[in-house]
Amino acid sequence: MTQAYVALEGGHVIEGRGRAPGTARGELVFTTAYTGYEESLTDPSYEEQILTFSYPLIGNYGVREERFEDDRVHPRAALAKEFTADVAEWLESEGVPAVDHLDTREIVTDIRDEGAMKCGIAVGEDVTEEDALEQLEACKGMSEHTDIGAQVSVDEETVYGADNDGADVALVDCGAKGSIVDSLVARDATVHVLPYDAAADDVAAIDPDILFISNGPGDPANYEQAIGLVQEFVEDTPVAGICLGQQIVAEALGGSTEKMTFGHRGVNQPVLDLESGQVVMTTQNHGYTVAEPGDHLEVTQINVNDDTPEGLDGVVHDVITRQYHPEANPGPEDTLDFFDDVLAMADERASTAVPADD
Ligand SMILES: NC(=O)CC[C@H](N)C(=O)O
Repeated sequence: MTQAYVALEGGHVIEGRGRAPGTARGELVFTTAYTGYEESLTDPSYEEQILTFSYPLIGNYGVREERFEDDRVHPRAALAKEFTADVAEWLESEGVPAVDHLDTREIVTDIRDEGAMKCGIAVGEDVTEEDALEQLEACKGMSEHTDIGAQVSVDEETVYGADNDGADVALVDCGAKGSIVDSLVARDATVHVLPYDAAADDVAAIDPDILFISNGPGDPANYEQAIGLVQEFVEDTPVAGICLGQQIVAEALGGSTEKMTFGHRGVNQPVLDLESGQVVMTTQNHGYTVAEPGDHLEVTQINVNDDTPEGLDGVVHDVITRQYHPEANPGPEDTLDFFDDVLAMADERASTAVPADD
């Protein structure tokens, strides 16, 4: 019989039903999304985390590759009240342990009370509680994964939309979701996807209209190269960022970031635009937040639940960022116009550029 143990920080071990074998460790987080398990399980921002679905039945509309955000599953393990056979088989084929028949309400309550916590998992014919506790013992905190970008980024520049006539975007890939590239290409941009540790010369060689910092896993303070790129290019090149990208831009321009207790993960996080007074529903997946924007950025949008910054604008420079995921996938598409606003920065710059003397 397949045993399945989930060891929580502090040493409490929960037993469940094994759906995909293996051992794993990672930071235990939860998403409240009721759809979008294909997108969430392939979102690189979940690297080194164990994802608990609070929605009770995961898999009831199958598993379709066209919904994937990347070419592999990123959470180290997945937990649910019930996984369908489709999802269990997919996770097994990816070597990602899965456990269900868990009281996920209790797990979510624990995470809300104690904060995102370390976790060890053991699933298999002969595994014991000790195996899960051993994984827990070896588990690192998210900030201790100091080179996590290397696990999720491209190895070399990759170009999408090469035949497009619009803006040239240098997208620094700290674990970019495919939908970010798709949203830009659909708006006629040529997207140059660069490694997370790209050098200033690599960006300069593209002479981009926009420097765009992607989403990605872990602590923004660990992305020193991307922070340096923003500092180097912001004077002359408009800068945009999504999620980790917002945090990196804040770190670069004199602001600060901090770890949240349990973060925001779901598809119905309410965000207030401070200028228009409008509230939109957004998709989110983050455990860190901007603490102080600093003097070069102003907060334009906030989370209605806890007032954390959801949108930043440059005070002097052309900068716009979002903490949530305007590209949706999963979740509501109400904020896709962020990509129009980003590309408008490139148009504006082109129209105000001083023509070179012939
Ligand atoms: N989706 C993301 O980009 C996540 C950002 C960052 N790793 C966090 O957890 O806050």
